[in-house]
Amino acid sequence: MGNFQLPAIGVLVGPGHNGGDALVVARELHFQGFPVFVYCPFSKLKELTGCHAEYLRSLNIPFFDTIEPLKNCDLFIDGLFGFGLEREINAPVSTAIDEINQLNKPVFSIDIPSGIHTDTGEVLGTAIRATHTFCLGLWKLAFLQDRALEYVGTSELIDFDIPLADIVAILGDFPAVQRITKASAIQSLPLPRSPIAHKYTNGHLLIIAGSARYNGAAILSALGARASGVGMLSIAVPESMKPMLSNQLPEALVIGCPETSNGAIKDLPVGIDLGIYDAIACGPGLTLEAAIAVESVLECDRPLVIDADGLNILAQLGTVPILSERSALTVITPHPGEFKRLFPELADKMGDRIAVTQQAAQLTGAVVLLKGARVCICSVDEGDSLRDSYASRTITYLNPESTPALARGGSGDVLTGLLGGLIASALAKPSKRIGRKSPPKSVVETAVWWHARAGIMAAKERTELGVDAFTLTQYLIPALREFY
Ligand SMILES: NC(=O)C1=CN([C@@H]2O[C@H](COP(=O)(O)OP(=O)(O)OC[C@H]3O[C@@H](n4cnc5c(N)ncnc54)[C@H](O)[C@@H]3O)[C@@H](O)[C@H]2O)[C@@H](O)CC1
Ligand SMILES: [K+]
Repeated sequence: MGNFQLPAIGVLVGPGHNGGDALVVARELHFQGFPVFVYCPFSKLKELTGCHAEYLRSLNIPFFDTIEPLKNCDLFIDGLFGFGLEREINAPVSTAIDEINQLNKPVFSIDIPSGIHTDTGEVLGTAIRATHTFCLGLWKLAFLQDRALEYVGTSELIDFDIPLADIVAILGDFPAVQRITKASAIQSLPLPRSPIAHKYTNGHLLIIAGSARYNGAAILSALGARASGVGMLSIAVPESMKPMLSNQLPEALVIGCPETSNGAIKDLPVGIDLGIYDAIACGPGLTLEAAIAVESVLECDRPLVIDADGLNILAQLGTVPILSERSALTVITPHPGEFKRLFPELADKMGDRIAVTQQAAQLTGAVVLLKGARVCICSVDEGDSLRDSYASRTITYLNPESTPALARGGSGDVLTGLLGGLIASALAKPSKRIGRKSPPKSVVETAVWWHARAGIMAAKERTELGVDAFTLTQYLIPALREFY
């Protein structure tokens, strides 16, 4: 065989069982012939970890209490802290972590990058910037918190067969926090259609969007709704935008609204009957001048998706009193800036995205969808008589896979339309023998997952720079075709 050298491996060992895991990895790599160097600056180790350490010493694997001798290693295994990290990391360990990060070498973290809080994703003092993290047993919340993502690198779950009965005993048979999966998302698609479907059984959506300043927002939302397959699409825009919308979306009913001198919607047309729509999606590109129209929408009894300037107007009108008054389904889709305006009382707690979204759902009774790298969706589950113990708890859905390609103007408008279309389809009054309908709340997860899949597919084909919002709309159906 050729004369090649195996890479040298630096193993960072903490005082608890995360350190114990690292010692087991170090031992096995040693047996495979890899040169292994252990950094362990702790004098007291948990009992089992101490036993593993003793065994490694007996194998003559070198131990160091400074990082210096490990700096020439080719890669690192990080087993300093796992879910037992309970306070800020201090020197000398914090300094060692910073030095490892500066080496820019591959780092494989065990369970979670050391320094990251398991649930909140907060950096406790400093944290390992892993290139890859192997999460053990069950996903920790930190993997779905935006602020931890730069530390986690690529991540993978290592299943070591925790008995399902034990998981159910602690989390129940329907845990309150769920990762959106392909299977759960596909379940709520309006597919297959009933063979006797007609346009009204597939829902009628009204989009209220656009202004002279942001006229593309209405088109992008409408193209998102188009992909949802919604039976009928109406779009209310400022009167002067009507020809442009009719040109772009020949299938839509375009409603011209009275407009302000700046070309924003001044009010909805006199006599408009909002009661005929299965759902209304309101907000993209409206500007703050559309307050009267947004107010009438918030007062109506139809299921709503409120986004963008719809949210900014809602914040001015009073988020919590207005939303808690509503009895119909309301989905709000803020990005973090809009969220802070809606819930100023939560603005300084935004680091823990999951907790603030849960609180917003409890405050308002709305379905709250906080945008970001890992979209978080929360709603209060009213429960039912069969599952009394679940009544009034908050259910959280997190989207584990997306792409930063979606971080650009207009992609939220596409989501609003797609979501509105899916809700309208789910809520359309079916004639007696029309097939299955999904619970309207569950289509929120479906919309988020679908939107992300389209982004991922577009980024794969066109790079992360090639996913402008219009392009994204063109990938919604192809992305679905991969699964359906
Ligand atoms: N319990 C389980 O189900 C399993 C746990 N495993 C491993 O065990 C890990 C959890 O083990 P532990 O509970 O021992 O916790 P850790 O290994 O994460 O660390 C706990 C130790 O670190 C100390 N510590 C906490 N914060 C510190 C700080 N800021 N500065 C200095 N010392 C600090 C604690 O006093 C304690 O000694 C998991 O992350 C995983 O790697 C796995 O072996 C698989 C099974
Ligand atoms: K770790």
